[in-house]
Amino acid sequence: MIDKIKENWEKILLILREEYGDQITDISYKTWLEPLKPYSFKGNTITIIVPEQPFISYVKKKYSTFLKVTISEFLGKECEVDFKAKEQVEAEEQPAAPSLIPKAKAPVSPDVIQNANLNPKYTFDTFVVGSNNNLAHAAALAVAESPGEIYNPLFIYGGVGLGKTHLMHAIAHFILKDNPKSKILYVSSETFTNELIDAIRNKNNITTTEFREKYRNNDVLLIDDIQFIIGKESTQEEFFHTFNTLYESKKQIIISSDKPPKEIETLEERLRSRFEWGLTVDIQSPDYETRMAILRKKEEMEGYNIDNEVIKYIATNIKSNIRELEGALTKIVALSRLNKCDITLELAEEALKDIISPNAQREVTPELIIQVVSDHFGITPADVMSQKRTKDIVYPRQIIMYLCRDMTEASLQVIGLSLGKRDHTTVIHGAEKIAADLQKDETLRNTIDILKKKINPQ
Ligand SMILES: Nc1ncnc2c1ncn2[C@@H]1O[C@H](COP(=O)(O)OP(=O)(O)OP(=O)(O)O)[C@@H](O)[C@H]1O
Repeated sequence: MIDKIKENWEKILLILREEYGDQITDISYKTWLEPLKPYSFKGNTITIIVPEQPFISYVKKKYSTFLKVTISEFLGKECEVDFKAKEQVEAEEQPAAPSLIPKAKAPVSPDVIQNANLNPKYTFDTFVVGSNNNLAHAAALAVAESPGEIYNPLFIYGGVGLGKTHLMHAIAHFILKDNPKSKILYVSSETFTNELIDAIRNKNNITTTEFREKYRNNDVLLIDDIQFIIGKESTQEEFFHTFNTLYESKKQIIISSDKPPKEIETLEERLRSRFEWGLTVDIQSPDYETRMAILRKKEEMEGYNIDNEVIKYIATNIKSNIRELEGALTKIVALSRLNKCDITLELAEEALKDIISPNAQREVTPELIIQVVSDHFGITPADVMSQKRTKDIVYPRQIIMYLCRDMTEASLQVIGLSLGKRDHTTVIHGAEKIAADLQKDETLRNTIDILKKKINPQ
């Protein structure tokens, strides 16, 4: 009997899809159903293999009835379904790796996206799934499909610039698409801290009651880079209560960090245990294929047209950090525009020589600072290098000037050049302005502190 099921498995899934298509989106089908494989048939129970252990309960909850009915009808006799993880059965048959490429859906209004603090570009559609992040991606999708129901909190951890923020935003976009009225708030732990500082001092007329309402009155709260509140006692305390309020009313909490909860040494025990109530997933550094795919995706999104040799060169040489990978591409394109020349392998070698020389792997460069600060403020390096003079661009630009002077040996001329051919007096002015503000502005001090840790995690 199992052979018959195996032979006809695709057909069975297609029948299921046809029958329940109105309840199963394309992305759900690809993520949860396509990777399933029949394993055995004993008594009247068919056992189905789920590739990843943590998702058995989810697949069971959402799809066991559909599978049971479809298979029973197909076989012409009543049967039960059961699920096992791939590693559990150690089957001779290797199920195919899950294919998790989501499909685009209809857009949500830009206002809604802005109110939730989301980067419009960070969706599931633009997230490349590879062996380094497929578990985190699947977990993110499960939470997006059933917020507050199954994995709460979802804790995503991984090294710098590997896509944690992107994945968090993707969850939020997905939920908003399903239900534009959902109350969703994404903040960095820095913003949480800064707003708490302001509320305690009653700055900008925000009271602590308003602060609490803002954070506790959400269906989904996403807090990025939680490691930055560690050691800040009043912030931890406040976050603990926010967490409890949301959790008790079954609201979804999503947290990211550079380490798993058990390795965050100074994390209070009561917070640590709460973080571990849900599901913890990690993102690793991308392998070569994933790096290539990310560069191709970026090229497609930005409308660049770059020779395969150049893409391969970047993917071969920049390995650990996706932000650096993107930064390298941006730098090459900027250099070719500045010099009005084609993008060739020689140009790429020249542009990246500082970044990829064996000793310079961890060196802090103006390009790295530009990339980190731009990401942090939700703008692009091109904005920073442009002539735009709006406050939302000028301020990060000045912060970059300050950090370049503080953290690199680069000359004023080089800093100016990296910032879109700016004069050295502009750089001095920008850096001094931030240095002066730092004397009186505690929230700016917190921001600079965090940016420095992001730029140079050691
Ligand atoms: N799998 C991916 N597919 C496409 N782009 C990605 C992927 N992972 C990361 N990126 C891109 O890399 C950049 C850095 O990612 P992101 O900001 O999400 O990293 P992070 O892990 O949150 O970093 P940090 O630790 O500094 O907060 C972003 O521009 C993001 O879009």
